[in-house]
Amino acid sequence: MELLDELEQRNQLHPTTDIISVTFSATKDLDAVFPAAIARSRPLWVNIPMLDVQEMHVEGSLKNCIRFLLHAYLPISASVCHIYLRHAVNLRPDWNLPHFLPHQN
Ligand SMILES: C=C(O[C@@H]1C=C(C(=O)O)C=C[C@H]1O)C(=O)O
Repeated sequence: MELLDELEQRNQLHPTTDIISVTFSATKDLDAVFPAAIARSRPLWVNIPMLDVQEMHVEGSLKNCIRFLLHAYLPISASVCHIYLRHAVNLRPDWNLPHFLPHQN
């Protein structure tokens, strides 16, 4: 899955040591396969807990879209790169570039 290739490369994530869990949402028009099943076929992803849910349908919202929410261990100062591909880049133009998450104590 291109989305996860970009995620791993741009954030230098190692699946077995860094990733805690992943939730995928898919818009209602996507019904051919579970995104988690595709993700599980990636090298080293077999034991990551995952969940697929259907995205809430809002009239006029982006179609054919898979989103994910991933929890991972990262160095406290790591820059996080949020991945938006193709039409999804318009969802969060403010997150199209790497940025630092605020550090909270
Ligand atoms: C509009 C979006 O989709 C929905 C809205 C979100 C939001 O407002 O943060 C996040 C995920 C989606 O449930 C989006 O991904 O930006």
